Amino acid sequence: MLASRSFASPARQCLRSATASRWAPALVQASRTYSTPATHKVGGFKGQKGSDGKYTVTLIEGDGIGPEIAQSVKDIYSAANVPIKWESVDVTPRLKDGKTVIPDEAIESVNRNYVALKGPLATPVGKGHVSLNLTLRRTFNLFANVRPCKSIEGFKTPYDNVDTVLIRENTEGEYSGIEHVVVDGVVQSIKLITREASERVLRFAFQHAEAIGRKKVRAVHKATIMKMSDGLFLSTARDVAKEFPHIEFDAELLDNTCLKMVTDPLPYNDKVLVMPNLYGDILSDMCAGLIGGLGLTPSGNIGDECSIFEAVHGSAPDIAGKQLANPTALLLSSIMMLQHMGLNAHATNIQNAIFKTIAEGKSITGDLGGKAKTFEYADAVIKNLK
Ligand SMILES: NC(=O)C1=CN([C@@H]2O[C@H](COP(=O)(O)OP(=O)(O)OC[C@H]3O[C@@H](n4cnc5c(N)ncnc54)[C@H](O)[C@@H]3O)[C@@H](O)[C@H]2O)C=CC1
Ligand SMILES: O=C(O)CCC(=O)C(=O)O
Ligand SMILES: [Mg+2]
Repeated sequence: MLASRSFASPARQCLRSATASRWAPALVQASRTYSTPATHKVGGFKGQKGSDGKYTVTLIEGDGIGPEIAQSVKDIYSAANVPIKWESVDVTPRLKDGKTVIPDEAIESVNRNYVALKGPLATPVGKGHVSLNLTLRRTFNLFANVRPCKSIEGFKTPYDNVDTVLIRENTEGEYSGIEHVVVDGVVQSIKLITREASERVLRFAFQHAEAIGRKKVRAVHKATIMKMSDGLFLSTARDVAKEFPHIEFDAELLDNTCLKMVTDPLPYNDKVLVMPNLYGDILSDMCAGLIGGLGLTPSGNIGDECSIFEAVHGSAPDIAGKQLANPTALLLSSIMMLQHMGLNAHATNIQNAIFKTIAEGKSITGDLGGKAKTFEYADAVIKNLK
């Protein structure tokens, strides 16, 4: 039984074939204290201000803690007078022509606005609908997942000055979702690696290194074991590296990377790491652990046309509905989004208020050792806005 690809991909504008990929390098970092490097203009941010002087941004509040942390973002943005209008959409999957699909309205909204902020979406374990997170990435061809992890000043962790940047291939690999039963008791899951998808994410990683001023790119792989799939990713990396002679390229086995990162993450501060999908998923949670946890780590899913910004964490069902969640990760993801949209002054204002609030330590959430409720933390951030 083929359990894969149960989602149609009705995206129009944003759905591009790999060959049509035309990511342009870019550009620039706003002044910032946190490395939120998805400021690339991927094909250029195409959103336009409306007649009211505001951009419309699609908002997917998500499941579990999603609505609580999204409310914090909305409150802070409103207090900071960010010229953004939120367009909330529901991505609860629907049945269409016998297939489970994301509602057209949600897809049209992202297509129209070119940018979305997304809360976490829960995926049932072992059965039920496929991951909507992965589906959104595939639907809009968001081929690079940028996951930076930087120590937050004033919040002590075992390592100071962590500053890792991880780029995860976002559309295929172990998460291609192609699984089937061979015979009863035997299932097969396909790790799909293509040169095209590898090439575009690898090129993105090198261009990203240029954009944030890093001179080293490292591919993380297991081509010792998965000789063909990771082998293709690695040989493609070596080919792409030739286009960037001023950037040093090397490669490292995933297990070794894990060991070294938890032993001493600082040697990774001058590199951009790039890797297939699953490794990026796991390593990014591990990096989050180095700086204080999932409540702090942002990400951006970057495509040629549209981009969707979201936290690294999931729906946190264990704390949902209790105002215990830390909204910082979603807030920092929204900062990446503002930089992507060129709203740098607003990004800096909110970011500074976040870091000031955490450094003060009076109104921080439980994951950081504090007692503040989600909304109390958001209120403290608002007080620290300029
Ligand atoms: N991109 C996305 O939307 C993602 C969705 N998920 C989904 O989320 C669901 C739950 O997955 P879990 O394995 O429990 O991972 P999780 O990331 O939701 O939670 C792991 C741990 O981190 C804590 N945590 C996460 N975010 C936090 C925050 N903002 N503030 C304070 N603590 C936070 C949780 O309380 C929990 O103890 C699953 O259905 C999974 O599929 C998981 C990861 C990413
Ligand atoms: O889609 C999911 O359920 C999990 C995705 C995930 O863990 C991630 O994107 O980091
Ligand atoms: Mg994950």
